[in-house]
Amino acid sequence: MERRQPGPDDNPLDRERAHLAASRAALRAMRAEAEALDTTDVAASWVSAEVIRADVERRIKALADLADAPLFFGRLDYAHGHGPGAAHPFDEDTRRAPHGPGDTHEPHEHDVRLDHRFYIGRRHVHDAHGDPMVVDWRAPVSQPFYRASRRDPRHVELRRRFGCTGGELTAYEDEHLTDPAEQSGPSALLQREIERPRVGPMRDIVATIQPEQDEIVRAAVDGSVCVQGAPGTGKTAVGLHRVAYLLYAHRERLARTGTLVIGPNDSFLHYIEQVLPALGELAVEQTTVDRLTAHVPVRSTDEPAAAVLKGDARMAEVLRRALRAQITMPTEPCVVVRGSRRWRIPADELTKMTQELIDRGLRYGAAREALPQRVAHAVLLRMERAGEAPDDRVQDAVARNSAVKAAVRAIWPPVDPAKLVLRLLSDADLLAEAADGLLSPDEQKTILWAKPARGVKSAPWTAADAVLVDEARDLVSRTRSLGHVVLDEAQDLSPMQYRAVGRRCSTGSVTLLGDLAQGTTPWSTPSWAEALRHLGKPDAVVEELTQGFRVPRDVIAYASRLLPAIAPDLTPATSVRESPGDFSVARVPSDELTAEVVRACRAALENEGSIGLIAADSRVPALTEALAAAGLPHLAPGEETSHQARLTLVPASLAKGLEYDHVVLDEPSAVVDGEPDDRTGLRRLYVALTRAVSGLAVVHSAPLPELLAAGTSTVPPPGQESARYSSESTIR
Ligand SMILES: Nc1ncnc2c1ncn2[C@@H]1O[C@H](COP(=O)(O)OP(=O)(O)OP(=O)(O)O)[C@@H](O)[C@H]1O
Repeated sequence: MERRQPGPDDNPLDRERAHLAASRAALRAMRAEAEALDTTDVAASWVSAEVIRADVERRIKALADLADAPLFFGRLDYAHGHGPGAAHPFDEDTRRAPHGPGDTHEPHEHDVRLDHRFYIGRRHVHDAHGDPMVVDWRAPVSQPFYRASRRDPRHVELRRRFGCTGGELTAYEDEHLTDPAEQSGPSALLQREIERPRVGPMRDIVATIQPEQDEIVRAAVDGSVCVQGAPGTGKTAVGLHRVAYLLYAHRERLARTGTLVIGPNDSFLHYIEQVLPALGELAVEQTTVDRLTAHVPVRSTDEPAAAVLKGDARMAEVLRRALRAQITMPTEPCVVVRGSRRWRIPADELTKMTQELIDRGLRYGAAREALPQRVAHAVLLRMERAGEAPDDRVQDAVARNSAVKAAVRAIWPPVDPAKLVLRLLSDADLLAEAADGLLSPDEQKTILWAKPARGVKSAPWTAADAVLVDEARDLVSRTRSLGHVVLDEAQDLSPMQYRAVGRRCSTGSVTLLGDLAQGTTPWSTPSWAEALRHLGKPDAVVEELTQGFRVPRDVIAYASRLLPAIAPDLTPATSVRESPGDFSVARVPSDELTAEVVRACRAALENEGSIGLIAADSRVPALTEALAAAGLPHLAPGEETSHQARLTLVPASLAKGLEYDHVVLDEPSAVVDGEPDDRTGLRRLYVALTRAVSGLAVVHSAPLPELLAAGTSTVPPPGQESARYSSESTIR
């Protein structure tokens, strides 16, 4: 690989800068053109004018130049005669639409050209003639930028990666993929990107997506994918880039059906929220499972045993039976009076109709709507037999007749899903009937509320109850399915939560991202096969990512010591980072713990980048006070770090998915003890240990968990007194 830094005579870089300047001018022109569009006369109605206007506004926003990133980050030169459009072994898609996907109307898909050089960037830019200056990274023609290799060059002669500072090009790196004389080696630009000190929200990785990540990003829209990956292997990044890719490749379809990103909590969503807009995708909804199922006011929490049971898939059947129990087979006939005539439908005929609807397995609400029409049809048949000639309008009128309505109400009463769940959790007899043979009497007792609730507004709803209400709602009327759902930190969901997500992509597809070793809920999934079954996607492909981009080598090796206890079947992550990272473990007397932690934070602040002080939730108040007393202002997780405010105090329960340049970890044993059992505690600790990008300082007074303490050395860190450290500390 040839590496170049800019020099005074660096003509190639100057030429690239000139192309960048020309591309910027072209982008400005595209934006000006969009801004000048007069939409007043093009739409037939006021509503469609609004839609077009909103579309144009979105386009104008998406065409904004990013101040801190150049318009392109790579270049591909194809061998002569092998540009897209030439007859050569590109895949079908590439030949059809070299710059764009099949079903978008972006301006970049129109022409099949024999170009040999493509600049790859975050968005498409074309000149005044419509010729591409920069090709979108998601276009088929860009794919070899991520996938071509010496073994499979895909007709790429030259792959050039650009380094930048702010929005300017400052370096480039060339790979002549077909030159046997050239040595291949790791990319310095990739290393620089990975090792860059972190501050602020999560950034996109579009310039450095790795081949195994790209395969997931560009997997077909119809297939569901599940990604198991150790901490920092890029699962979140891959999931977000996959949404951006799918929106590009199937824009019309997904605009109609919708996409959704689901994360574990608001701090996490806040951390990732700018990635998709930076990729030009401004309209993707991001939410949590709790918000998705917030049909009742959640004001209480379950004991773990109750939450596990309420999240168990058996509850779906309990609910189905409880709902089914609302249907009462008729004992009375239905008599419809029209004019001077009376039409009588006997009870056994009504029973047959009801049974037929039950057997068809329709949603409760849909069947309830169908029943009046069935009754009306039976009345119509009788009218015809009596010589009348009723039409559809008569059938509709009969269906609305008060006697029919009353019969339907008695047989198939309307059901409020929240009230149904409320009754189930309040009424031991109702629950016993619905749970017979499914939940043991003890299990039933565990989930029943201590006191029957009086109303939906005042009931002591928990998050798990809200998921039951969501299931009940779906039994009554089908939940709308989206085109694609990305579910991050998926290991933490209960079977009932998987079902809630699954029904939101029942006719679409899902990307499931997670790490079994980071499962910290009492109901976290034991296997992806099981999770996928509950989601309704048993055939999804399970991929594994093992290359770690976040955690330094020594830190991930230290954290991986916990794997035998928390997920023995998983492969430890490797670290692709060259720097081993700063890593220290220090034991201090218990009365000095808090002061030492504050000191470690102050020391960490000497470095560039964000600092995360991670501590057991129970330690947060004491640390808040200590930081304030020490004059160290700090943020809460989810608040954006900046060069001015870099220290965040993170309760261990909220650390998942986040990362900080330097992490100070307070008292690991308190993190473990904060959880109901040891395995969950060690998993929580594993999450906390794997948040660091450049350095981790563990400060403890209580003994470390055995697996961490084993095989440690006694060397103190530079500048520290060895007397402070016990023989079980590991210090580098
Ligand atoms: N190909 C890549 N190039 C550069 N940086 C990358 C790449 N892949 C991932 N990263 C970076 O590595 C870090 C970890 O990525 P990410 O948060 O997506 O990992 P994760 O697998 O979701 O981790 P966790 O399991 O801890 O939530 C992020 O800073 C991300 O930007």
